[in-house]
Amino acid sequence: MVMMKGEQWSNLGSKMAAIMFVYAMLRQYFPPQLQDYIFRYGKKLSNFMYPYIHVTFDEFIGERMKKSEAFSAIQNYLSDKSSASAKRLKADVVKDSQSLVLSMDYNEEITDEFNGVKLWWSAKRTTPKTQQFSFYPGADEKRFYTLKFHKRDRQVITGIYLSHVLKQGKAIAADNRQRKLYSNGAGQGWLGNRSSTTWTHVAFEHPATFDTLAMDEKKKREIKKDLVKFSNGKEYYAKIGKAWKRGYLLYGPPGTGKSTMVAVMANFLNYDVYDLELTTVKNNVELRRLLIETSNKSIIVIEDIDCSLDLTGQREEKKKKKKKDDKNEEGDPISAMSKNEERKESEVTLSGLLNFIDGIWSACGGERIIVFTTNHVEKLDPALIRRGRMDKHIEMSYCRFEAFKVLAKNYLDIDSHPLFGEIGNLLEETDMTPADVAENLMLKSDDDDDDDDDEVETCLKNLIEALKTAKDEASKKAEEDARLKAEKEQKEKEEAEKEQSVKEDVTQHAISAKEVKDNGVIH
Ligand SMILES: Nc1ncnc2c1ncn2[C@@H]1O[C@H](COP(=O)(O)OP(=O)(O)OP(=O)(O)O)[C@@H](O)[C@H]1O
Ligand SMILES: [Mg+2]
Repeated sequence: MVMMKGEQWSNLGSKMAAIMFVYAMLRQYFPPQLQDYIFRYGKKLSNFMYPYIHVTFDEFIGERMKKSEAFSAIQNYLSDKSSASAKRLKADVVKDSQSLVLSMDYNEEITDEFNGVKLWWSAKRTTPKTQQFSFYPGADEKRFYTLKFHKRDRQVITGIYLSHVLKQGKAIAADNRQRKLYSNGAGQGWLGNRSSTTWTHVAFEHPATFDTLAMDEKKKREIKKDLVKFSNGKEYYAKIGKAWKRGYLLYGPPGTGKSTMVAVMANFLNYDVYDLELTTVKNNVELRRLLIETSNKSIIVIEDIDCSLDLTGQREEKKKKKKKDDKNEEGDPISAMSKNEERKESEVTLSGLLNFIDGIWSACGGERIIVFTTNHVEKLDPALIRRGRMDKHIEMSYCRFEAFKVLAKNYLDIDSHPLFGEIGNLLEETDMTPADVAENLMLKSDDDDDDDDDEVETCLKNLIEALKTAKDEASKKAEEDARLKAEKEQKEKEEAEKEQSVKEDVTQHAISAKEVKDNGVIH
């Protein structure tokens, strides 16, 4: 925030400077009392002619690193005011892709009134006069708001008005907030080599909620409670001296709702989602930069953590192998190209990730949830999932009757049905994912209501069929597994026996040989 007299003042200033210059030339001819008099009244005159103070609010603070919070708050505050009074408006922020949020256009001025005090806001931008070549288009553009008020109102403005604007602006932002889904894409640098990755975003509009999530009610309640406790826990985390963040590990077979759960959490807490694709992150430094750039009130999710990170220390072996290959392929242009491809492989390490999760950087920002999802919890390095890093482990499991009831309510709008009993029994005996159950509950047509009951029944019957098939397949598979297991055991047994007999033979042979040697007898 910079306090200054305005542009008009600078015009006036140049005139005053000319007057002062003439005055300085002539002052030697004036007596000292008259000099004082002229000076005092000159100042009064200028104040009288231009009694306003201007305050500017720049968009960025600190070397363009961080967007000024005040700027954003003012933008929101003014967009609310200006849609009523300004004549030229700019429609830029779109909420839920439904409504336009209007804000005043550049060089437009609007008047605001606060406790009987009148003041004026205007939006401005400066573009550099000289045409310079820049790597970042628009990087040199400077945007700012200017507030103009009478100097007699200084106390009111700096005392209460500005904090009122900030508070209102933030409240409007919270109402208008269009949540975002960020993902990190690999930027393409010059000559096709990879430049560093950055976050890009789209509006986050996933409709899943706890009500539509098929899961045990008790488990749902527990997770909700946990999330609420976290989001209200600012003081608590400060008190215990821990960074305000929480880690969740979602594990379970494919199609059990892990990704859906992330959307549900984000909708429940009204947070943004950062979908971090580790394989496109070049190295640990880049990982740290990306993570620092995330805003608070967000969920950072790393899907299929077991696939995206080399957790087993095989990286070293791979590197050695690569070196060997490099030597073999020197001079071959095709292999050189494929080598380039390989170099794109991420160098993010487990320790790099852990370092961010609970290293010294983890306290930057705060109010962040980190979610890992995996299909193979047993493959994960214990260091990654120990408590403190992943505070809560949530198992997403196959669809049982409780979960089915949620799906039936959502998909077919029914709470009960005579076929529920049979379905319940089958679900207890058969492992079917909520994704598969849901697929069977999709109504095929949406015409007349008359046929609805029939269609519901058909859906449920289809589900029963699918469950029976799955059950048969599962039992066949179990039989097959048992048979293979028995066969394997039998084979192993036979091999062991064979080995034993060979061993015995060898021993026998050795004994005979020894006898021959000792006795010098040849039979
Ligand atoms: N528990 C659930 N409640 C409601 N719908 C579900 C549930 N689980 C899965 N589904 C449905 O199945 C689809 C797939 O689910 P989702 O992508 O969340 O599974 P996932 O566990 O992330 O699978 P993967 O391990 O393959 O990533 C979703 O579109 C959703 O509609
Ligand atoms: Mg998933």
